[in-house]
Amino acid sequence: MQNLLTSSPLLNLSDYTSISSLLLGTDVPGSSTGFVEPAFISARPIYVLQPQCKSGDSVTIPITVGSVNAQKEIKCVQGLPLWRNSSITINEETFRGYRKGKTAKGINEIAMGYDFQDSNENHFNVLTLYNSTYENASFIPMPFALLRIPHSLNAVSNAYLQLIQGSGVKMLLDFTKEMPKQATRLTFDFSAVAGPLFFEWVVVLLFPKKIQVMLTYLVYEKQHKLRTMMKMHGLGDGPYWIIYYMYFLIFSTVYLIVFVIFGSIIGVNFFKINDYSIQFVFFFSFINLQIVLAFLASSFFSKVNTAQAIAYLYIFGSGLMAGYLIRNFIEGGKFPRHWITVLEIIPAFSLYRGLYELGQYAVRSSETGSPGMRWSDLNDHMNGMRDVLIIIILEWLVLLPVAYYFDYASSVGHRSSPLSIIKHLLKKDPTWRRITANEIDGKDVHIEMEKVDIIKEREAVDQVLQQQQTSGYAVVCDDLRKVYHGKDGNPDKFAVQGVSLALPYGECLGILGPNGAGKSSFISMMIGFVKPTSGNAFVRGFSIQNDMEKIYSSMGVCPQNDMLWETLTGREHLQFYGRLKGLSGSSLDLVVDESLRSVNLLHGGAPDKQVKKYSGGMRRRLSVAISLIGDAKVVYMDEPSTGLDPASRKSLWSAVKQAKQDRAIILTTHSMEEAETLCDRLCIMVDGKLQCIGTPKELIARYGGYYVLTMTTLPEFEQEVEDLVRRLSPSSRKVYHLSGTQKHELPKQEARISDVFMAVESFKKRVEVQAWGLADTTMEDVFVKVAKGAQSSEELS
Ligand SMILES: Nc1ncnc2c1ncn2[C@@H]1O[C@H](COP(=O)(O)OP(=O)(O)OP(=O)(O)O)[C@@H](O)[C@H]1O
Repeated sequence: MQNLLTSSPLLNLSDYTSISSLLLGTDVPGSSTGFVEPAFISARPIYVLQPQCKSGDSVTIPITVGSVNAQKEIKCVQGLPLWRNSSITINEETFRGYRKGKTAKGINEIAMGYDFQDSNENHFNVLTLYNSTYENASFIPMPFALLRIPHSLNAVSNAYLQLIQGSGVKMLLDFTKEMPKQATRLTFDFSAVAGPLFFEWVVVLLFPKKIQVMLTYLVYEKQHKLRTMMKMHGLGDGPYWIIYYMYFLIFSTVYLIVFVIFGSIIGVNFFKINDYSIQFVFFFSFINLQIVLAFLASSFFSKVNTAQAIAYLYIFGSGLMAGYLIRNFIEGGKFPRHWITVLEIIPAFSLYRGLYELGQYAVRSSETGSPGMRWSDLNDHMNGMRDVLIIIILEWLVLLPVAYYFDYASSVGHRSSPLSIIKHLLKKDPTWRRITANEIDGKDVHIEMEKVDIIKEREAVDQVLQQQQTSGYAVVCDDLRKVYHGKDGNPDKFAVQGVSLALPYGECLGILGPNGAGKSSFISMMIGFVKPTSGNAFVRGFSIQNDMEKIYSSMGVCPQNDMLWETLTGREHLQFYGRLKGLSGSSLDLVVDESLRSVNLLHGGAPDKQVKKYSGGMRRRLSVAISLIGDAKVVYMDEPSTGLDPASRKSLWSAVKQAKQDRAIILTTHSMEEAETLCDRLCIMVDGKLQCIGTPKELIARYGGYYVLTMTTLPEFEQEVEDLVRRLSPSSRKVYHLSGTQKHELPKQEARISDVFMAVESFKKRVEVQAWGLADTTMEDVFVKVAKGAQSSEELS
């Protein structure tokens, strides 16, 4: 068969005595020839085509049906159907090679096939299947490699004729051929085919720093408070803008140049014909406008997903609208020119118009050979490019300061929504003025009798303020308050109610308090996360109301929720924040290694792992290290040891102890052990108010002037235990009681330790005591007492 095909320039079927459906292909399993296989393709009578097959002869033919390969002996009966098969098998056979999962080698690609359908002596009906994508042409003899339908039809017609008339018969018409055609150069004018809309989407969607990617970067950093974190460590708004602007601009410009160069190399008229300098100015100014728009839009979004969804909607929607309106306006010619100019104020429209103009020159050039757009063409009043360039550049100049202002105003330290800024500008609303406690929303704030230590602290603050000595202290808080206004009918939440305290350098102040006491709200105000509702605080003499920028340069923060870049390593984080603090070169490397060591992150590959692979505890330790890096004079730590195992906590504590030598630290914690270990002074906050302040010893002495006696007996002896305690200390107080176990507070002035021991020993002779203990007051007892006391007095009021 192979020889036959090879020897003939056409498919000459003269040696065949019967015809059938025939498939030509390669690698046909079971086929001895390697590329020819009779197949059984139709439910209709079909004929097997075999060389030298005379009526009555037996021939063995390979059969492949689905995945089953077999051989079948059949008798040649000229003109009669030899095999029937269903049309499903035709498909099975024809497309078998292309099934999913087949390797390229395993593809049984069929080059062509004939289904003679209901052909007989009187009726010639052939369906020709021809594989135009046939890849293994080299295996097929030349004529078939180039086989086209006319050749193929000619071949089968000859075969049919010979079948009917005998092998001696030959068609006079040797073969048919495609109509000869004058050679033409295949030109592919991209701009004509795809139109400006395609380019519009290429520019806004494929540019590496496309608008929605820029927006995503900016909003992501906002959403995850990374921008705030950078700012809190000294990266000002100006440098942030410059860094990001240049980053976006450089990437996009390089891409733009490569885009135009490649477009020209592959011969796209759009790029090749038009003046490169016009293209550059057009694309470059649009990139700048796009960057400014991304900054502007980022001020209005706080969630990446929303920003992305809106950006895509804008890109596709405005692109389609621009395509529809601008094309209709220009080509319809019914609308005045200035209408189009007005529309072009929308950036997507100006981009479309510019691309449209460039595209028009490209199309004209490929049709008439005229040159592309030149600067002189911009004088032509029909050419909209000049208007577009003016609009884009003007818009960029106007929106640049607007975007900067909105971004600046909505960033941390100045936070207010762009809408409230507009309201503020319109109304000249004195939002930043100081208001008194009783003025908050016109509500009367309950001012209760305060504890002596709190009053003393306030007096100290007043004195510092009067003498204008705030710069001599690390932190001075003056009646700081935060009210979260209730939404949807919910009442307002007075989260922080008049906190006043003065913190000298070198002191670590611990803020204790139950959940919801207002600790995080207090820290959030101090670090510029939220604006105080009233009052003020001074950090190194700078007001948190007005000078947050100055405060940031000497501040370190370990927020309650870690604010880290998932894709950066721990070392990269510290290097970045170290640089913000002015470190560089070998001193930076040294400090980074020291920081990593101090929080137990230097070993086990931790420094160079991406943060997304860190455990919760590792993230926490990294956050603490970030807060301490550089020369931060005031450091805030919001529950720094949350989620740490005991060993990590200990190493963290020693890092903090080490760090507090020359700076002030304010930390919130729920761990009394941590508070006592790290803090020089402690305050307890309940319902937004400070309840007490002092050294741990002072607080224990002040609030814990009692011993705690705990005793467990059988329940029937409970009364006797109570009698014993009463005899020892008449003003004792039972604080706990559960099935035989009781806890009593015995004022120290009434009960001496030796008396208690002796009394219990003689009691044990009469009553079976299962367990007992006498303890001095702990900080935990103080905390419970103060918190409970404050809550019950709040309920009473
Ligand atoms: N953004 C907010 N809007 C409304 N209420 C808030 C907001 N943030 C905090 N609150 C409320 O203010 C009060 C103080 O919350 P805050 O988070 O400051 O307490 P906390 O002492 O830090 O608590 P925890 O120990 O659980 O962290 C709580 O009642 C809380 O529900």
